Amino acid sequence: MKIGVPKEMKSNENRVAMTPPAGVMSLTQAGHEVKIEKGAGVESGIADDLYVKAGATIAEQAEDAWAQELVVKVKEPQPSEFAFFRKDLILFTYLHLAAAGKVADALLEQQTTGIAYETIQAPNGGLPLLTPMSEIAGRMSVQAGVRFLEKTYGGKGVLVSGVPGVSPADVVIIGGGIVGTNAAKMAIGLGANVTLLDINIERLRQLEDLFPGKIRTLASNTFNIAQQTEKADILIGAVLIPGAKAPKLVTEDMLNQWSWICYCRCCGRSGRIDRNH
Ligand SMILES: NC(=O)C1=CN([C@@H]2O[C@H](COP(=O)(O)OP(=O)(O)OC[C@H]3O[C@@H](n4cnc5c(N)ncnc54)[C@H](O)[C@@H]3O)[C@@H](O)[C@H]2O)C=CC1
Ligand SMILES: CC(=O)C(=O)O
Repeated sequence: MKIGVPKEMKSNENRVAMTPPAGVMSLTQAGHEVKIEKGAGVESGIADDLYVKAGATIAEQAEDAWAQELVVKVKEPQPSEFAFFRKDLILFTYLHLAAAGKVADALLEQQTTGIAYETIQAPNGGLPLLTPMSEIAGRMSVQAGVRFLEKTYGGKGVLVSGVPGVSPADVVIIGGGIVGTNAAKMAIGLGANVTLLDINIERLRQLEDLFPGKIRTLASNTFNIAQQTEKADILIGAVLIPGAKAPKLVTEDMLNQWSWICYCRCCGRSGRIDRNH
């Protein structure tokens, strides 16, 4: 098969869809041809010559990468890329179509086959291509929140762990799946007061067993969300409703003026919050 990897066009997207050893080498050894757009890996620290050594050829223009039978990307195509859609193209990437209606319309119009990473299901119902990114997003959300609580970054100057005689920060997580669990792991490790809300009571039971005595769990409903967001220093939205847009759970008037909020801007699906920070 002829496989193309274009450079990502979405703002602040520094990833590339394929690495030289794990991607290009395995595919070329299996008889496929891989064409990488010039400079596609640079923001991830991968120079073109590493791709060439692994067996890829370099496409000078985006259109050469897009002209292949299968195009492998990271994020959903941007409007400037819709012109590359065509009937005999297979596009494999995160699509998040529930939050990206224009992409869905453009794919339908050109009858392009789109396979969304986030919808691929393992026999046990898991989402193997979303899980690693959820692990990263959950862990990074706390790291970013901690940074933005510092005065230098406009925060109120809270040390997340507290010190003897001073309380730790309150970290509130809405959604206890992969993102929420990884955020909880980080926040607990830093010594924060962690509260996690989910609509799935069985999941809350599992989390209490996983982090005994280190986490408070609450049923996710408007009352509890309002009460917890009001006191949160860091608020993390980590909700997923498979195949649908996440519901808007936190409204502007629920927030205190100092909360640092982690909201998934790339796909807009982490349990929507009125304000983006
Ligand atoms: N920014 C990024 O790069 C990434 C963002 N995400 C986003 O993060 C979100 C969470 O992803 P995962 O943890 O992998 O999903 P998951 O399916 O593992 O967990 C979602 C959790 O949300 C819970 N939930 C559903 N409705 C709820 C409600 N009303 N209140 C509280 N909890 C509710 C579910 O019971 C489930 O436990 C998704 O929206 C996903 O698209 C995921 C990966 C990377
Ligand atoms: C999951 C996703 O959309 C991302 O990693 O960007």
